[in-house]
Amino acid sequence: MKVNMNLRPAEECKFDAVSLGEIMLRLDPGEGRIRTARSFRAWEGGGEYNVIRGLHKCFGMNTAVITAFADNEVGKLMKDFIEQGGVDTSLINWKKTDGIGRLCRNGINFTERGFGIRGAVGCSDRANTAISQATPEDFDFDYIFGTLGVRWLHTGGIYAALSEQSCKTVIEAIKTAKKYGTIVSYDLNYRPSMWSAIGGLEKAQEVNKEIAKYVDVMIGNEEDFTACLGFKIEGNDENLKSLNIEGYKKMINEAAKTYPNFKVVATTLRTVKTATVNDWKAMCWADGEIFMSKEYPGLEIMDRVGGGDSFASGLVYGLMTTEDPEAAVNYGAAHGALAMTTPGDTSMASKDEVEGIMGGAGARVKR
Ligand SMILES: O=C(O)C(=O)C[C@H](O)[C@H](O)CO
Repeated sequence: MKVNMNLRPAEECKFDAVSLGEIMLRLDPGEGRIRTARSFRAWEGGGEYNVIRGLHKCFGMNTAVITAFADNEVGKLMKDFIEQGGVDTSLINWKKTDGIGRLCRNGINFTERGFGIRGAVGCSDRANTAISQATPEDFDFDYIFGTLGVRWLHTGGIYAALSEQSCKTVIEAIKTAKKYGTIVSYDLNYRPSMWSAIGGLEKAQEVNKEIAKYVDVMIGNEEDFTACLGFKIEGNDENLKSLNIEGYKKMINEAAKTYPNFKVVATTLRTVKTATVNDWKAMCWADGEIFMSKEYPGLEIMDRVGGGDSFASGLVYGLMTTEDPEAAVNYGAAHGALAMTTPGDTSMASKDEVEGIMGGAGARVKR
């Protein structure tokens, strides 16, 4: 089955895909704990950015990031990381700062991976960041989507939760993107701690319900559609130890009915047996039909952070290149699974590896 994505032709567009969102410096204590670490490994990560980094690094697409950084040494380090991933940095808005972060800062998160019975733990330090202060006027969206041309915009609920201004910026970016025929995907990515200071669950639903009206491809995880859009899922146990697939199918159909603008709706389905062993699969709705991905029961995980983003990345690649929702959900699930076998927020997988996993390749040594 094919879904007509109505993509702008590549020849008309400078970029295949751009993301809008915050990118933070991640400090990772490796196998240890944040609370006792003496050294950290540095990565860059951001729910929205991770998607387009994968689209370039793994899938070879031409991508750029829309974000803002405080113009200091940490901002320059972030730029260097992004460039190592091959993502274009020319659309970054550099904001003046005062040397101590009172005017604006770059976001940092300390995130440990968890192991077995010990879950992953994150502790972020991201108030007053340059991107949380950015307003729609800080970006020339008509230039980006009109003059330069972009085939796909990916943004999400982490960015929308940063501030009142970021909610407005998301809506402005999406509306302008749509004006020029850019396809918009949005990952709900609910983070309760981020909404708590700006109105909690109620505000999260108000903002996400407004944004949803403009989205073509809506993405979430087991909990996001309920938390962000208020859809109930029947038959799940309270701790999401087992997921009722029929309940998800019903919910996805209802979401598609409520928002007739959705071309595709996709959700990852993860049950956490331990921090290191998860059952992993995904589901995708298009044109009234539902497609389940291949299942990855008992998937062994090194670092779960960014698994959902790499799912989104594979899904977008599949939709852009095949317009086949079944292939797309399988690209997503395989890329997400592989991303969780390596440290850091973004994937280190190659397209051949993703396609190998989709086709059932095993993990025998290759040399
Ligand atoms: O936690 C966040 O807000 C981030 O954006 C950092 C990570 O890269 C993200 O959580 C992965 O989805």
